[in-house]
Amino acid sequence: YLDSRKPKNFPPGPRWWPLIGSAFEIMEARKRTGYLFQATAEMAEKYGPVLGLKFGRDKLVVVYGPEAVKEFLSSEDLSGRPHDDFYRMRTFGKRRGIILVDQNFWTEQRRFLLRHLREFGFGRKTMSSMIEDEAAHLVTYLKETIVKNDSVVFNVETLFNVPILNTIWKMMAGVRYHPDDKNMQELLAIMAKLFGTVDMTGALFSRFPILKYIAPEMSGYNIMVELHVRMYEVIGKMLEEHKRTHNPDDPRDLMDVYLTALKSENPGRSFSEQQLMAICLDMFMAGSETTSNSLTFGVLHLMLNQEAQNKAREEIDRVIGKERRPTLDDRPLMPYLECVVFETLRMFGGRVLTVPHRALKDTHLNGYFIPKDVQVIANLHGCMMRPENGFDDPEAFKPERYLKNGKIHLPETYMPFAMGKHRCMGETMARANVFLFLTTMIQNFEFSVVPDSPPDMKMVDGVTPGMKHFKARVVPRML
Ligand code: HEM
Repeated sequence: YLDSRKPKNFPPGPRWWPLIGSAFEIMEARKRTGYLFQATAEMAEKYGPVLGLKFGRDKLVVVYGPEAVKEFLSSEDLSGRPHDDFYRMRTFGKRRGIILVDQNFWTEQRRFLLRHLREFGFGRKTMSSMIEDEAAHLVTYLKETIVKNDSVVFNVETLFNVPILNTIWKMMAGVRYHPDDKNMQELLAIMAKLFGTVDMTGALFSRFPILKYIAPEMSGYNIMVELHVRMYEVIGKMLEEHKRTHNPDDPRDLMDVYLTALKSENPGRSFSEQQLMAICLDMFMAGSETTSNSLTFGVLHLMLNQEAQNKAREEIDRVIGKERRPTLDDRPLMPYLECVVFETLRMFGGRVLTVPHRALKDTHLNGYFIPKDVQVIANLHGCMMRPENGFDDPEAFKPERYLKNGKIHLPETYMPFAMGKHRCMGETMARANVFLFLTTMIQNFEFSVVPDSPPDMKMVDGVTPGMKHFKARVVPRML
């Protein structure tokens, strides 16, 4: 089978069968190993760091291991975004198909967003204080629930969903929801269902478009449409309210800043209300599950590793004390907590595939030929979960692995937010969220295993890895 592709030297991989391509082998390896990241890591061992796959009509290249991943993520030729149905819908929502993904559009919007996300706050409210407020609300909620239910046992896998979502909504549109809010819980449930039905390489319905018509439920199409319709309803209402109360001299959030840009003399070709709504949806999709799942991994490992939890608590008590709220200004004084955050992000990031990129023209990667429009994706497992890349005993949660003589050193291959032109835009916010939530939780509670209900270490495989149900004893240090 390789011979037929040899003249152009497409990356090697399992056999392509008519119609289904290599989908069967991938499904089989995924079922056996439990996860897509593991299945593609295994295939990379067999075929090499650049893996050529085919799903239905689409070719897909998966890149594994630091050298190939760095070459890929630094390549200008491979910096496009896919324009199949799945990603077009994700980026442009309801009016899918009308606007095509245009590189210049994305570059302009990305520049604007990065500037404002890095500025880290709108008007008088800093991003740190928004997150501190949310973490404090969670403490109150947990303590009240303990008293109400007379129990310290909590399901942790969903604990951070609404609080994290609130930090993103606050930054975008100035709103927040109660953890028990029905509408938000419903939206999150739809998103969790969608993220469990599709994965980073796309959706079944985009690989086999006929499934949209003959199996819309099973292929994830219905749930994808439902999520978009519901989200655009919510975001649309927020936008109307912002337009009504907009004051350019007193920006409250990203929507206000964007509306000001839109009203300016020369806003740029890519600025529109529709684009603003698409950005809000993108932030919601990119920022919520990633951050809350990372936090869940953090709590799980701190619960299993009491020594690390105690060390973190000692540092908190020494630097912040028991009463004052942790802030981002404490971070430089807390190297151990910083390392807990790095390790938490590795536990999550070492199990994800990046968002797919698209070849903007015929090009080469690691000596292989990549035709124009083929999708390329990196599996970050090889960069952060391999002993030969500076992570000995990679499955163990060891914050001290980054500490040398009291100073933090990150291996070159540490990249939970990827790198290059598409490096995560929410990195500053994600790191702030993980730091402030973990610090506030450890300052206020002791987390331990529920004796007759130890955590099932298996994860849910989907767009991002998440923990299955797991409970923890969450004992307040002071009620
Ligand atoms: C722990 C949390 C997070 C992790 C581990 C993470 C990781 C990543 C990774 C690996 C990528 C892919 C880069 C690529 O394809 O080359 C990405 C992209 C992105 N992330 Fe994050 N992310 C997190 C949180 C967030 C948050 C909170 C936001 C927004 C508020 C966000 C917004 C984005 C956006 C918009 C992109 C697409 C960037 C582009 O295409 O230019 N992320 N993220």
